[in-house]
Amino acid sequence: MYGAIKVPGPIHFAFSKIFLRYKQISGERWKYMQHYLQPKYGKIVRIGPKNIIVSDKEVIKQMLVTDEMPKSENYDTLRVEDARVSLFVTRDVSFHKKRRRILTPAFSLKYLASLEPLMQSCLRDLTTKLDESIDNDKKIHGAIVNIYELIRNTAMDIIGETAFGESFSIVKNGNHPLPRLTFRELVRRVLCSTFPALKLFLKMDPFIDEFSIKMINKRKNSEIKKNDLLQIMLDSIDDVKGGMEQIEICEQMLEFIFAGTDSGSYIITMTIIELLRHPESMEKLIKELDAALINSNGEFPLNDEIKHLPYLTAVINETLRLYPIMMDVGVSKQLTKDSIMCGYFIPKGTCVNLNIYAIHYSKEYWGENAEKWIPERWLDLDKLPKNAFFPFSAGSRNCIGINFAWLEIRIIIATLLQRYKLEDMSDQKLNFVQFITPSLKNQSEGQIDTPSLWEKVMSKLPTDKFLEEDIPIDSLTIKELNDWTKGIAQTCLRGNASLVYSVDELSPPESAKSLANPMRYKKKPSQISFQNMEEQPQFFTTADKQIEVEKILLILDNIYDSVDEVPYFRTEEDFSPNVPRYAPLQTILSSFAIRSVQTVDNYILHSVCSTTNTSFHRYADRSIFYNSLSSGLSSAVIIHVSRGLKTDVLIDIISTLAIQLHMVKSIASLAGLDTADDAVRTLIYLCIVSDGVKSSIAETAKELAMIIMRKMVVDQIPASALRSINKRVAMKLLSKEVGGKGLINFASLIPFVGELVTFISDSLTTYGIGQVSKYVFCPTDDTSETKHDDDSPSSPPPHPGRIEL
Ligand code: HEM
Repeated sequence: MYGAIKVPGPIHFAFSKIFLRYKQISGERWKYMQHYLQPKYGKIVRIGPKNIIVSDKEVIKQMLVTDEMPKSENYDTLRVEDARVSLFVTRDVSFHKKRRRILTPAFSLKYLASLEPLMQSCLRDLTTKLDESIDNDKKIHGAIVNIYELIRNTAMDIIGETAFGESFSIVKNGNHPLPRLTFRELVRRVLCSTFPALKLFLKMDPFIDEFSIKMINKRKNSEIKKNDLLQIMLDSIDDVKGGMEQIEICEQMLEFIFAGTDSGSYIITMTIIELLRHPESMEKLIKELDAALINSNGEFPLNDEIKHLPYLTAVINETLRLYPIMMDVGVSKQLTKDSIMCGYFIPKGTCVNLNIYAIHYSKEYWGENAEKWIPERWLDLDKLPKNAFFPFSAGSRNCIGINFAWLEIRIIIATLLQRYKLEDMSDQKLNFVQFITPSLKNQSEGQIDTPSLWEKVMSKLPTDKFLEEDIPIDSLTIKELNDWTKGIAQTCLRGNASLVYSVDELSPPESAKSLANPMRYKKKPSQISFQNMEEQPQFFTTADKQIEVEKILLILDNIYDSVDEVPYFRTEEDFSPNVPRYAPLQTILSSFAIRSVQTVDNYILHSVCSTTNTSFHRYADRSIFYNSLSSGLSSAVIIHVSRGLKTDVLIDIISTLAIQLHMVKSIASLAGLDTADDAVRTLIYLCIVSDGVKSSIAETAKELAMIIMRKMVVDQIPASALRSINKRVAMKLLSKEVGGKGLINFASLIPFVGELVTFISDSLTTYGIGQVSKYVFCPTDDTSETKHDDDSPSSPPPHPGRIEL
């Protein structure tokens, strides 16, 4: 223990940093820090064995400006890997100086003035989007928009356009993975910095680097030479005195995207929200803007026209004061000499966090109304407290983007207020999270996701209606059923690749909302086995509704057809870490724990399929393993995001089926079978409903598989026979899936436990189905010989028995 620090604070904090660290995984540690620790212990608090946090403005000024203390070792934990160094995280003073010298020209006032037309092109996308929304929504005389998301996307487009030479067109196209992936990357970095072992499991989405590399290569191959940030970084590569490397440029690009997007959009949004909460300030600002822009004939306000407006500046400063982006533990410095702070001896080497949030809110410095948003306090600069305002930090490690940020904030706010009358949505509970940078989150959802969740609050999507409405299943048209099922299946399979699920994509069509209810409350028919299915009734009755087997079959067929749109795992390349769509697969497979389990399982599984074809074994095993894990994961996630929808169980069933069908189709095609063939479809259905390798259904399936594989009598299997088997499958599926979910229904009422049960249950089921499939489609070595002789034009695709090893 670092006994020399006698600073007050929770006793256990003196033993380990982990107590405070783990609180940051929710993104809400700032509340604990600012509403509990700081008020309780005062201006100086011990937060770790050799960590303190200080809220004294003179100490903060001393550390930032007078002594220019280096950044603390805490920044090392944010570094993804050694080569990925960046301006923000580096602690090396001379390295930082070199980098800052390279990058500073791109943030000079003169250079920034040349960027205005580029920013305006992004503003045009924003205003076009808003105009379109207003035109489309005539009923409410305006439009309900998620202003935060729009501003965030605009800020990201602006960074793309100004720093890297091309807009990402996120606002224009309305859909781009970057906002979601960058947010997730920030969350991942915070998790890994808290629990470093997680670095083994949680990897950065390869899309992010690939995206940067694409831009870099495009620029390298382009004949047009720009003078933007990207060009400055690329030009430095040839600098013999320590220019940037490609990996460093990628990291720096990402950092500019994080910093340039999140901080600016947070401040712009909060300024607008505060203006809406203070109509008199809004009116005053609009008057000031109107007067300044009365003779303006440009499409958008220019920085030169508005940069000296005192009230606009006051409004922005006041927001920067009450919403400092370092709201959590502030800027962190490492003490290079023994010091006295707030009357305590602090030894050299201590990490001193500077609580910028606390000094911005201090009544001692700002007066009794410190917590209130009052722009007027900025109109008389002489009355302002000295050294109590550090929104951009200060000294050599201050924000490099300060001028850029001011330019962007001014012109976006002025544009919005000049063009639109904004109104607040009632009943919105704002909440903030900090994962390195700050963002807004929807409080009522109680979960962390991309900021788009906020949209639900803003736009009042009819999620709550699902809870009340109970539309009869009969009102569902075949098309609606098809579209919805397809939507769920693909969302889930795509989600598996990116680990992202949008509850909106899972929502049923208007008239289909009660589809789940009859299934959910239906009693499990007593033990149906394949042999005695004939005796079972054709309909399962619920309170007053019936579900036709035909309809279930239709769902099954629909999922079967729609999973084709997501590629199968068939080759080494599909499992390569370089394929971005399988990032989670990479994460899962790279885990040591999983690898060791997998080795044992492979050993056992080999007994299920005795072929010597190692390709088949390898890819089938990987497919089974990945799909088992991801079906558990996806169900747990879906239960999590859709809890509260009456449709959650149905969505869970459909998504699990999608993964299982995808897996079995993948294994069938590994065995060389044509999955578009009706007989193969039936065979795959049989695998889905088998109770295990030893079950009679699996045996039947195996026999059918042998017939099909040997191309014996496929053409003679009448379509009606296949259809009849399919129907039985549908009935079995009803009993198996819906009945099997009883436990989950109950458990899903308990947060976390529900997800765990769902995870385990679905993983095991999928695992079992995988084993059956491997057994059923196991290529026999003699099959390959049989086919070797068969050169007829109608031969099936090459059998894996013949695949070169
Ligand atoms: C309202 C907007 C912004 C605010 C309030 C803000 C605030 C800050 C603060 C407080 C720091 C110091 C963090 C620390 O030492 O831990 C910082 C650093 C930094 N900011 Fe900003 N920032 C804003 C916008 C931007 C923009 C638009 C960019 C780039 C386009 C940017 C790029 C950076 C970089 C690269 C650093 C690290 C600088 C260094 O260590 O030399 N920021 N910012």
